[in-house]
Amino acid sequence: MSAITLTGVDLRYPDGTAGLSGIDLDVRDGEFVALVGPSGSGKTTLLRTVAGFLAPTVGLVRLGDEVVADGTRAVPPDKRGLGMVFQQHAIWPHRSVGRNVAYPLEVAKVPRARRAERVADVLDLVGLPGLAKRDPATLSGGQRQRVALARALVAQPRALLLDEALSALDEPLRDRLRLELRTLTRAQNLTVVHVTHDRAEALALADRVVVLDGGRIQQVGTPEELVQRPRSAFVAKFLSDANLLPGTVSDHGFSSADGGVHVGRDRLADMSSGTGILAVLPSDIEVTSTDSAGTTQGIVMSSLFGREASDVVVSCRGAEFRCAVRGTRPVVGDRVRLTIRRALFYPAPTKADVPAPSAAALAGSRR
Ligand SMILES: Nc1ncnc2c1ncn2[C@@H]1O[C@H](COP(=O)(O)OP(=O)(O)OP(=O)(O)O)[C@@H](O)[C@H]1O
Repeated sequence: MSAITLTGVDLRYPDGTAGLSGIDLDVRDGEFVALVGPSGSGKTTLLRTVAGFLAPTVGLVRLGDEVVADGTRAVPPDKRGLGMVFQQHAIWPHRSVGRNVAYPLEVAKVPRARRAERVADVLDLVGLPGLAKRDPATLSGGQRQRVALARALVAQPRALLLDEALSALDEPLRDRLRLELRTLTRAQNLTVVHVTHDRAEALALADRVVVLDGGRIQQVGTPEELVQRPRSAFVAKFLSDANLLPGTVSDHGFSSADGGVHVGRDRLADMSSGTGILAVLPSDIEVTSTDSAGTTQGIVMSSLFGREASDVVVSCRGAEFRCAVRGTRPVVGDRVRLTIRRALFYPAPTKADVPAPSAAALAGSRR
């Protein structure tokens, strides 16, 4: 049985804004699921609907086999048995670390001795052993976030909900906490729903990633599936910075709408044809130098160093291509040749297709 199930969930805010539309999602027991999407796509709304701070207008929310919201009634957040951690660690300054962490157990009327034992255990778990008596004001930001995590875990929640829980931390602390969080949740077999702006973080941590746009799920899949087989041009752009070109695929291959770019049929990942959008991942473009002015195909407009690959933008036949270049990094102004090794083609949606993502999201999701 799934730990968290949303079935046909719509949520409309009182002012009429559609927060969520047609959400169907199963989060399996022990699974780590990340929610990503552009600003305003519904990530927080979805998390708060699971938590119980928001109630769906229509649809069902289940935790295990218990229906906690059905469009007419909703179980309040404190009766759902969930742990939550937010970006801004809500640690009470007048309580010691131990009493902060113990709060959910006090509410549940757990006897004092058992509380102390459990608090000590969970502080160990989050890497703060022996700090129960400390004043939270004497802790670093990372330590305070660990306290928030300890408080979320202390009552052995049936799932952990994280809302940008690591986003306020600086690197490299965030990196370390990210790793520890994954190790800890795996060891405890915890079910986790994690909202993040950070695509790399979502892909690195999650068993499955949910991509949202306009309050709708655009794709759910493992990181590998989403990167290698994005279901739409929007997902390819949002997760992998794909270059998008409108155009047509015929027996000869793809031709861009302005006629400037042609990609042979053998380079297209599937056999769809017609008009639509070509998506080319930066890692699927080969950039080679050319010294003869006559053979120049593009000019390097920007070139940023990257650990794995440099992030290079090339202006070519009226379009700009973002390319991931391994090896020698070209410099701005270099003349280069581009070779598209592989591209994905998405035929234009017909009326029968699911609603397409907003044009604004398609244009503006690069970050
Ligand atoms: N209280 C509210 N009243 C009306 N509309 C709201 C309210 N809260 C959020 N919305 C709207 O609901 C939609 C989804 O918002 P939500 O905060 O869930 O997005 P998000 O993906 O978490 O965004 P961000 O990444 O910016 O935090 C947006 O259109 C937003 O403007």
